[in-house]
Amino acid sequence: LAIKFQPRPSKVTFGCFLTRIERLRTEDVGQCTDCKTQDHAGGNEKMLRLMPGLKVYGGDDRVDCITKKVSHSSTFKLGSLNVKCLFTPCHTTGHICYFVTKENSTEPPAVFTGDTLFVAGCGKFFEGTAEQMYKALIEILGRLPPETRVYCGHEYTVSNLKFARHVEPDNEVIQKKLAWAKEKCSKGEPTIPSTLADEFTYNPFMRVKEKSVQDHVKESDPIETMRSLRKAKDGFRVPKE
Ligand SMILES: C[C@@H](O)C(=O)SC[C@H](NC(=O)CC[C@H](N)C(=O)O)C(=O)NCC(=O)O
Repeated sequence: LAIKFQPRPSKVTFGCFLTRIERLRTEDVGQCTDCKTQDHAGGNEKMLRLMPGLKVYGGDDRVDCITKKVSHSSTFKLGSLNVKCLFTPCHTTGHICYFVTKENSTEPPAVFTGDTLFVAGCGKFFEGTAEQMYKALIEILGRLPPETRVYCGHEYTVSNLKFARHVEPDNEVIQKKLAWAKEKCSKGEPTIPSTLADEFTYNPFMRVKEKSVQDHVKESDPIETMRSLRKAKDGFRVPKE
């Protein structure tokens, strides 16, 4: 059971988690922390208190209670799951995405992208550059199998799609995805996971090679487009509708 716990898990989530892992051995459980920020690593100490011996994986010495420092292409197993670490610095300098496949299974792979790739968006460049985010999104995550399920660190889908619509107002896929995401959120349902293939159809940060996106920021180079898009989104006022 590979656990990638989000911020300070709720009592219910934590209770469900503890019930489930009581029947598991410690070698089947791991806390895979994507970045050092407290909204991602803030639950590590409590998990370790409640499950001594738990392995806490991370790519940054600043990750709370880290026990297993990983880097690009590090691999480990959790039960029947194979985990490959992908080093994607930018949002934070030590950010790791976790690519997970299951042995002898027809299930599609999954990638836990933390604050690097969101549905229809990407993380802010707090500790990195446009060059690094381009490498993370296009050259690393973008080259995973298209059917890979994307589990990101926050539910920003509706606001991200409103920015995507601002960038590509004629993109009908964005319009449809936004209507779908609003409906899901109105019912209290998640919009996560997406798939990598789908991200290439509506996520402007995954579409920096597209002329329509480049035209919006008046750039012709994909990395300069990435840089300009991030700056534009940082200042974007999300409309109500
Ligand atoms: C420090 C830690 O809290 C984070 O970095 S969270 C990821 C970050 N989120 C925000 O800045 C909050 C604004 C967000 N858009 C929202 O809707 O609440 C981030 O990288 N966001 C990406 C973005 O495009 O906003």
